[in-house]
Amino acid sequence: MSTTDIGLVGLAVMGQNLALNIADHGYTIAVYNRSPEKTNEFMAHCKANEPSHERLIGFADLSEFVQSIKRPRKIILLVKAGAATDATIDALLPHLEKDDIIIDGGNALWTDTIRREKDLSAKGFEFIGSGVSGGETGARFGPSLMPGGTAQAWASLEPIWRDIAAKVDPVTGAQLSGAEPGKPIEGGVSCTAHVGSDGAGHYVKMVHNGVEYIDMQLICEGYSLMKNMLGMNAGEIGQVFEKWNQGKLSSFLIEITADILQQKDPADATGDTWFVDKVLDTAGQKGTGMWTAANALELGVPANAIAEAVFARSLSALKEERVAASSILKGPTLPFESDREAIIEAIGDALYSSKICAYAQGFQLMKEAEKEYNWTLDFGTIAQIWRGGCIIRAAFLQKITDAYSNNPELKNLMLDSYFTNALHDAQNNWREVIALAVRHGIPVPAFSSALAYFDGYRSAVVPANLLQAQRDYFGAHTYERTDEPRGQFYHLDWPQTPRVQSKI
Ligand SMILES: NC(=O)C1=CN([C@@H]2O[C@H](COP(=O)(O)OP(=O)(O)OC[C@H]3O[C@@H](n4cnc5c(N)ncnc54)[C@H](OP(=O)(O)O)[C@@H]3O)[C@@H](O)[C@H]2O)C=CC1
Ligand SMILES: O=C(CO)[C@H](O)[C@H](O)COP(=O)(O)O
Repeated sequence: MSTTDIGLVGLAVMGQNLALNIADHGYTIAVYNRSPEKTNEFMAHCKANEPSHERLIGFADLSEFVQSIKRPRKIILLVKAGAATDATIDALLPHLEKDDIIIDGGNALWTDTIRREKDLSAKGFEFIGSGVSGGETGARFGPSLMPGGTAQAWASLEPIWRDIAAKVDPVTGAQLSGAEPGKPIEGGVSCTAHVGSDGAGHYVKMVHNGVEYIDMQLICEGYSLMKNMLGMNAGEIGQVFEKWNQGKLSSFLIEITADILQQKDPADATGDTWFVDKVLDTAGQKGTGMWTAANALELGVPANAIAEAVFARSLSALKEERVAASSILKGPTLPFESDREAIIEAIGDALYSSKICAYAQGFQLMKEAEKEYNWTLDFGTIAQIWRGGCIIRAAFLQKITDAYSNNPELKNLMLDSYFTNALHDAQNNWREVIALAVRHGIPVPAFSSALAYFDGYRSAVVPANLLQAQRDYFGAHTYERTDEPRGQFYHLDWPQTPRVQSKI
């Protein structure tokens, strides 16, 4: 007899925690993992520690797992993205029946999701690609959930997704906290909504991660300036982040940064060493940031700051090369002679302004993707579901929600009056910080590329007139004229004397 409300495959960190979250909300959930020993370990852990353990049922046999779920079945996948997801779907298929729904909560490439949805719907199944963000704690007590798929499949999943998602205060947008095992949050607004058809949910999660990359990189550049230019130690820098977390920069990433920086190294019994100073400076990446930057290039969207954050991780990975180069390539050695407190404040402004540009780029990208992939995205709603649960959650997201609710057709976030004023107020400090960093030879690629985006976007005239003339010179690529209507192209016969212009 089918007794469980939903099933979940993949019992690594995300799957275990999401399963517990679902059980805490009163649903009975069947769980399965490719390697059965992980299921056994998880079930034993739950039995000993989790108030909702009776609602979790572990299976070692895939067919029995599927048969236990009420129809139409809802089966969540939280396995490695890519081939592992395809392998899991292939293994499940012989056991499924018409109208069953597979929900992929992994960080899938959205084009894979489009393909999977097409294949599965041709076989009579539903497929939802749902972004899940919030890491381990988010999955356990309330993630931000970004589902795609058909409206019909969403209607079936919606009650569970709304229950388990993070909750925010309806007025302030602040995340409601205080959930404990067996005691989920009651009330508030759920951080989930149907994002759009087929791959839209995974696309929005990908852009979330692209923004996460740049948010993290900007924080790292602020840290680097305080460490390398102002000579502050990690604990002192942590206190600055703690203070920033009380103001306009308040966010989950700033909060955890303050905590990380004030952590002493547990491997040093003397207690004299800061933990962060012992962490090797090479960043990993699993692909979502790179996909965001690559898709921005494909769609012609100037998301340069997001791309810069990906390149910064790539540069960090060249540890041995950087160490070797550091003894050959010399930069300036200047003492820091400005007012330290004023510069700390300026770094905060540089961080905030760059963040506005980064989010503007993420939303521009989604705007272009909406046209390219035939989705209808509601940007206010996307900002809303990012207010709680996810890694980029921040007070700032409420301002983005407000901006799109004031003007759903907003061309660029920087043009909303709140953000325009914020950029105007902070730009002198932002420029000063970058100038100082350049003079001191401290790399701030994300601060700088965000400023280049701001300066480029607000320029009525850029030097592409010369570039287009160069293209016409070497490749007869033609040009438009400032004194003729748009869409009328000309070519100058460069090799000839005299050079004659022709209308194309
Ligand atoms: N970790 C995080 O903070 C976040 C992760 N995600 C995404 O959620 C998903 C799960 O992430 P996470 O919990 O970190 O786990 P991992 O990405 O490390 O995936 C581990 C799971 O994938 C299964 N798996 C691996 N290869 C295969 C295969 N070939 N066939 C079947 N199953 C396979 C493993 O099974 P076995 O035990 O048998 O090896 C295990 O259940 C990923 O797509 C990830 O990108 C999304 C948001 C946040
Ligand atoms: O999706 C996530 C958070 O939102 C995952 O933690 C993801 O792994 C982060 O990306 P990367 O590993 O490339 O830093």
